[in-house]
Amino acid sequence: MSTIIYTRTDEAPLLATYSLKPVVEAFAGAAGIDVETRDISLAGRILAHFPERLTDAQRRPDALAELGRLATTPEANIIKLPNISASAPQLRAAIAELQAQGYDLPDYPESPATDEEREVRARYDKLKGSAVNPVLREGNSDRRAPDAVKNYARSRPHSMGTWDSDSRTRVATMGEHDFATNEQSVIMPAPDTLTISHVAADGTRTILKESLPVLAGEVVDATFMQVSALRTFLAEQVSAAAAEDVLFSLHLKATMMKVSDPIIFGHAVEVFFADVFARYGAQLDAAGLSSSDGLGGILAGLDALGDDAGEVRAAIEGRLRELPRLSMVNSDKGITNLHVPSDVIVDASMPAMIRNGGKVWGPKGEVDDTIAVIPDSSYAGVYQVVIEDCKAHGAFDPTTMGSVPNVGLMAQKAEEYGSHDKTFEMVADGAVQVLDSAGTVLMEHQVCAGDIWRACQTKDEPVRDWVKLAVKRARATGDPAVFWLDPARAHDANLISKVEEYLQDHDTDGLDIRVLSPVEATKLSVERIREGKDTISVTGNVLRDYNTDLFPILELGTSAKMLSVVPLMNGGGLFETGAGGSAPKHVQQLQQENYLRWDSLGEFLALAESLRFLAERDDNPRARVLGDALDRATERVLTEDRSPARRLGEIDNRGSHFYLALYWAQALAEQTEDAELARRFAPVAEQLSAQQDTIAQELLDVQGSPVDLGGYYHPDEEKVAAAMRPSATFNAVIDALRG
Ligand SMILES: NC(=O)C1=CN([C@@H]2O[C@H](COP(=O)(O)OP(=O)(O)OC[C@H]3O[C@@H](n4cnc5c(N)ncnc54)[C@H](OP(=O)(O)O)[C@@H]3O)[C@@H](O)[C@H]2O)C=CC1
Ligand SMILES: O=C(O)CCC(=O)C(=O)O
Ligand SMILES: [Mg+2]
Repeated sequence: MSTIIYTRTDEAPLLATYSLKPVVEAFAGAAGIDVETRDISLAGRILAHFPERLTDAQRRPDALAELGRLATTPEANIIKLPNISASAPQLRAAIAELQAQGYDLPDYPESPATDEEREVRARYDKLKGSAVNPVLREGNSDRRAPDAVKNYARSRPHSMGTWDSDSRTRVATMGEHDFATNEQSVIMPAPDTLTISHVAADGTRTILKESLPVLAGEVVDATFMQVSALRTFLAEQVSAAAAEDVLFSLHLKATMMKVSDPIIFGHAVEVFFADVFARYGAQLDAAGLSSSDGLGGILAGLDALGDDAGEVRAAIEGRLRELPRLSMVNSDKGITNLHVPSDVIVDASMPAMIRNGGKVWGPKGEVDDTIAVIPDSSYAGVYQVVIEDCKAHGAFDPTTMGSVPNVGLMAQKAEEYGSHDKTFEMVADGAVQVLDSAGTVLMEHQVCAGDIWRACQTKDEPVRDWVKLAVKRARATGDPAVFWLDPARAHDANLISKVEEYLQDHDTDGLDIRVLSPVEATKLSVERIREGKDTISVTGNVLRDYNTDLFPILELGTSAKMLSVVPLMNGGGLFETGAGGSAPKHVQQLQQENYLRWDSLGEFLALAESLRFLAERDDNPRARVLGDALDRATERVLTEDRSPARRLGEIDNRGSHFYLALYWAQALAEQTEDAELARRFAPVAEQLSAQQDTIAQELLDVQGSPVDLGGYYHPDEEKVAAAMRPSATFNAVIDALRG
């Protein structure tokens, strides 16, 4: 029996799963394929970590650990939907929700004082940020827009804002004293165990990391962000935004860079509200209100300040009336760019701004130009190049533009994904040293208290595999493949030496393979995009993340339409769905008006790939027939406009699943490779087709009124299932097929 493992995640993709998975089970079951579910949602992961506090019925297995092991085997065939990479405020909210549902979980210890509290805190902290993807991603990343999707975007272009040549939007970045410019990097000549320690001015040595095992050929980097320079830089940008009267916006990745970026976010909050913190900083601190949780957390906790709460609130509100205007996440609700560290995530936020003519939302619901503040200069230049290009040539034209697919290095926690446990906020001035087991100092930085120091690792095997994948994609497409590596950066220089070496292992005859700095690579790629040409971007992990939102959002309107495959290094398959996230605002829309505009196209594409993978691996030709039929159905969903619309009264996520099922059944009934499958699906196709109007009407009828899901992080099974499967007629056909 072939098996597909379908992940249960969070937010919009979780809601969509309740509607789509019954269809998947029904169709796959008919081909003898089992669909199993593993819960890797934030709530599920929290529950899995506190078995001793839960009843037998409440306990959850550690599905993530299980899948992490599976991902290192050839048996893996996992469909991975986007999940919440929780910021601290999200983690606290999820804990509170579970507690209210009767799960006896401990509170998140804000300032752990006892061993027990420290242990609880450590368990919770493991769940924060990108805790899922790095565990499952035992392979490198291949993300691209399939031809059908690209053709659809060309014939039915999404809306694009217009760009004026006099737009005042620009990127501001440090360019000195930051992670990019302070970087040092070594390649390990042999396996070893490193230590990281801090040596204070008086010679006191504090071990930051006792044991950091490394393999031969591994690239190890160390760098730091000088916080005094960061704060000066931020203050300059606040002043510049005020002087130019443009919106101030900050763009970080506080989820994936879960230690460094919340700290940077906190500095931005403190600098933007400098007067408030100068006056009330000590009180806020005493009340446990931390700037790194954002303005939202501070405002919500002000009552702890007793009589002074009103005064502090007035001071914050007063500041918000002054220049510069702060960009907004939701101006109707007064949620600013500095409210929640995970609300504005650079990979999605910068492309959305560029797509919108360089404009973001302001406090009065206006749209305006912005200084987009991206403190570290490693990749900020990429966005500035795109912005300059749009100022010079206008917005991109989705009907003619080329594509920038990505081959991304990410296996085995490559690069920054592995740096959480090696990122430290300095408590004292001194030096940070990375030492080998013989005590030799491999890298050293002079730091001050408050500076953010981090190391990261990149193993050799993943680099070899990444080069191989890049050559494979270049060969398959005939397109140029550009390694986005900057010889001026220490880490990149080391990677370049490896890339040059490993390219020799492949036949690259006739291929156009180049190495360019991210800025030069962006220039080349956007120039070619405008000529309708495709250019493969071969990047490290962070640029993989950035590019696979940036280009899809410009080309396709959303990264949800991406095919996102992770060929696992040990032979299994991980099929991610799209390249975007879990779209929290879509959940709100469902709760308010029973309309889910999540587009599951990424799930459709991933499922077809997973079926073809099974066909090959398990010698299961029926799985191929199913997968190919699914692709034809997906293409019809696109061309016949059955994707979710954005507004009430039109087709939503559930409706698109109905049409997918209809077209899939029809494609199976029509195909001639597998007569039995055709016979099986002919009546299904007939029933769905005959009842099309009834089903469509049943799906439309429920729209427009609020829905109670019984929870946000841990919604009620039955309530969600009922909300997401509102057509009795459709359900009857699917359930009959499921048997
Ligand atoms: N692979 C993973 O597990 C990932 C997880 N995340 C997590 O997701 C959460 C939210 O992240 P955020 O950066 O806001 O990014 P999202 O991709 O969730 O949201 C950005 C916007 O993209 C659009 N969008 C994304 N996916 C779809 C889809 N399938 N259908 C329709 N529209 C879509 C929507 O905008 P619009 O209004 O423009 O249509 C959405 O509001 C965070 O917790 C983050 O950590 C993020 C990225 C990847
Ligand atoms: O792992 C995460 O936190 C987000 C991942 C992401 O954004 C991506 O893979 O595109
Ligand atoms: Mg991303």
